[in-house]
Formats: sequence, C-alpha cells, structure tokens
Amino acid sequence: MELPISFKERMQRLLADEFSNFEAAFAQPASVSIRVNSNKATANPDLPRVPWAENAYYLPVRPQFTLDPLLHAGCYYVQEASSMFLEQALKQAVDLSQPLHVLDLCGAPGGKSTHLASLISEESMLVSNEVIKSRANILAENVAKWGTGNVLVTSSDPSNFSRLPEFFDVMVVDAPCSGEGMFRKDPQAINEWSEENVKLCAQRQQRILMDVWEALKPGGLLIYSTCTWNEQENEENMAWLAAQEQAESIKLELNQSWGIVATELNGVAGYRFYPHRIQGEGFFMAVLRKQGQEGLSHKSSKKKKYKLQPASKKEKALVQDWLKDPEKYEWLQYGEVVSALPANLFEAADEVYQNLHVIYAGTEVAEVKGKKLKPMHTLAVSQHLNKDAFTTIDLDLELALKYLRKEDISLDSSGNDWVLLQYNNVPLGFAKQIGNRVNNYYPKEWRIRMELPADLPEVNLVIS
Ligand SMILES: C[S@@+](CC[C@H](N)C(=O)[O-])C[C@H]1O[C@@H](n2cnc3c(N)ncnc32)[C@H](O)[C@@H]1O
Repeated sequence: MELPISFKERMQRLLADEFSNFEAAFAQPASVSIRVNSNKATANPDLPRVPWAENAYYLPVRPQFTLDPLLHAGCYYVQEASSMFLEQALKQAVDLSQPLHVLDLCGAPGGKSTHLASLISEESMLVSNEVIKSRANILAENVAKWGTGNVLVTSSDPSNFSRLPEFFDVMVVDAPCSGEGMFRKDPQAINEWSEENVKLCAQRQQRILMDVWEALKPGGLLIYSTCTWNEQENEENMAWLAAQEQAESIKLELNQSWGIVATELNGVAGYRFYPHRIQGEGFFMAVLRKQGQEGLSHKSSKKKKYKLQPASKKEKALVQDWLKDPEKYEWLQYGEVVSALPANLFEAADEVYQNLHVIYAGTEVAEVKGKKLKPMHTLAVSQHLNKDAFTTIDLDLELALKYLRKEDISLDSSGNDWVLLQYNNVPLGFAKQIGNRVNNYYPKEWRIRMELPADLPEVNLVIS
C-alpha cells in the first residue's frame, strides 16, 4: 500500500517514534466488528468484545454477511469498532434517561444512527438525516431494520436545520472528510486524497457546523467526528468552533488499556484512534457543549394546523393490533400508508415534518389499497410487532435466503392469508399464501442480489 508522501511526512511529525508501528499497521488486515441489536438478539458468547461499547464484538474472520438472514432481520450491524466510541460520549456526557431530541446529521449508511437508536430512551426522538438522496434510502432501510420506531429519517441540506432553532439536545456530526483513517480498509481513498482536498473538507466541515449550530439547544451537546487524522479537519475545526461560539469542551474518561490518544488544542479535548494502538480504523471525536442553561427545552410554536394526518378510525381499528401496546401510538396516514408514531413524539415530529424533508418516520405498519390491507415489511422488522396477530412459519437457511432473494418459494402448509416468515424465531418479512401458492412480499430494493453458493455456511454470530 503506497501512502501519499505528504501524508506520511505529516504523520511522521505527529507520531514521532510511533510512526514505524503506525506504518506497519497498514500491512495488517482491517479488523471486523459488529454491534448487536439487543432488542432482537444476543451475541454468540465466544466473541471478544469491543471495550468501549456494550453490545459490540470483534469477529475472528469476516464471514459472508450477506448469507446471514439475521443481518437482514436487523439483529446486528456491521460497524467499524473505533466509531462505536460514540457510546462513551453519550453515556458520559448525556442523561440518557431523559426524553431527548437527537440529530444524526450525516447519517448514511446508518452505523451511528442505529447505535444512537439503541442508546436513547423510548421516549426520545432521533432525527437521522442524510443529504444525498440515494444514500438516504439506504439509511431508511437500516433504520427500519433496526426497528426502534422512534426515528425520523430526513434528507435535508444542513442549511435547512436553522428552521428548527434550539430544537436538539444532542447533535452528532460525523462529517464527510478526507478519509485518511480508511486508507487501510479502502485503498481507493488513497487515490482521492490530496492536501487540497483536506483543505476543502475542513472548509466544508466548518460550513456544515455553522449551518446546524443554531438548531442545538443552549446547554446541548455537539459530538463531532471524522475518520481522518489531519489536524485541520479535527482539532483545528473544534478549536475554531469553540472559540467562535464560546462552547465548552467536554473531557471523556478513558481507560488506559483502550489505547485511545487524548489531544488538546486551545483547551479543546479530542480523541484519536490509530490502528497500531487499537483494534480498529482511524477515527477522531470531540465533544462540545453549547453555552447557555441546560433544560431550556424547546417550546413548540403553538400552531393550529398539523402536517401529520391521523389515520381514520376504521383503518386504525383494522391494523392497531399488529403492534404491541397500540395505545402508545399516534396512528397516522400518509397517502396509502398507515404508520405509528410514539404519541409523546407527535408535536416534535410534526415540527420536523413542517421544516425538513422526511422520508421515513416511526413504524410504517400497513398499506391500504381500497378495501385491502397489506402489512408493510417495516412492520415485520419492527421491535414492536405483535407476532400473535399473524401465523408464523419458520424457514430453514436455504429457504430463508431464497425468500430474501425474493424468489418464488413453496411452504409445507397452504392457506389464504398473510404469513410472517421467520428464521431462528426472528421475523424476516411477510408472504401471502393463496392456496398452495406463496406470494413473496420481500421489498424488491432490499433483496439479496448475489447467487447462493451450493454449500451454505451457517454464520452463527448472534442468538435470537
Ligand atoms: C462519514 S459519512 C457518515 C457515516 C455515518 N454517520 C455512519 O456512521 O454510518 C458522512 C456522510 O455525510 C454525507 N455528506 C456529504 N456531503 C455532505 C454535506 N455537504 N453535508 C452533510 N452531509 C454530507 C455523506 O453522504 C455521508 O453519508
């Protein structure tokens, strides 16, 4: 792996004696790690843990993830270990028992959003945003598969967030960056790297931060991260923001054994991850608190007209038993789709709808077509699905993968209704039996595209 010369020279200055170890790490394979969705599964007990995140594990080898139905069912997320340090910022600096409004501004493909969704309380709301439309769809898919039901996925430009002044308690900006920390995992990142690009990235990050700062509550927390090592995009940007906004730097407790490097510039703390010191890729994180009194919670403007439309009584009555605790939700209808949003989030969610481009919200439960009602796939993967409302059928590995490829499958039983198909007792999705025939309703855009090998390996990472 040929690293750019000016990058090497800078890292030599930064790391001094450690540089040879750092360079040697590029000859080692990148580690593989997963974060388990504890509401759906537990990890295989043999897996070693990522030390700074509770439900995170290293894998001895990279399995063929695509061939594990439980990945498609949202039982775990394949995520780089360093970036799971986000958990420490949340646990150490935020009272997670409170109902919070949390923003993940640069959300796709969804590593940090699914992590945040696991960390916040049920009464909290996560707005998970991705400005690039095609990537926003992947984000919505991963958020839906994670299934917490308290997330709104938006696809808006950072500049649009000033329409929600002092709205968020916590804001995560995992900024687009020059990607030096990904050189080992993705050598293509080397070709895209240049000093000029570093400068452009640093300027873009400043613009993004300025765009969203207004949407943070006084006393609220900004968690900023990149997967790069240069100081311009990291410490310098954080010192610049702290000085400009008189924001307070938040120091995090580190366990010495973790190997994370703490830095400081103009009194602003930062945390660096190097592959020769930790099992993971390059990463930087810093935490700032906005000036002002905490707890000045956002007062929603008293508007009379809501954008969110309630579902009709008739439709609600037909589908509400498909979720556990249906009374906890506000039942909404948007076009043909009936969805459920935790009732306590209604006002805040409506404000998000009024001001941003929302592409997914809560749990989409059913599609109404005339007199026909179709359970939506997002319901099957929701943590709040009431399984008792459906006939469930367990599939073996081969049949599960065929279903996920959206192939025609046949089942032992016959009938005339919706069935919930499962693998290892975990819902995969819906099918409709019509006599002996089975209509496969797995979403086309989510289907597995790879051909199935003759010998199917059991991946066995999590237990449901
Ligand atoms: C480092 S990635 C985010 C990874 C994600 N947080 C995760 O954990 O899976 C940065 C994201 O920022 C998005 N992005 C690119 N340009 C942007 C801009 N000008 N403003 C906001 N986001 C941008 C990219 O599309 C990309 O999805």
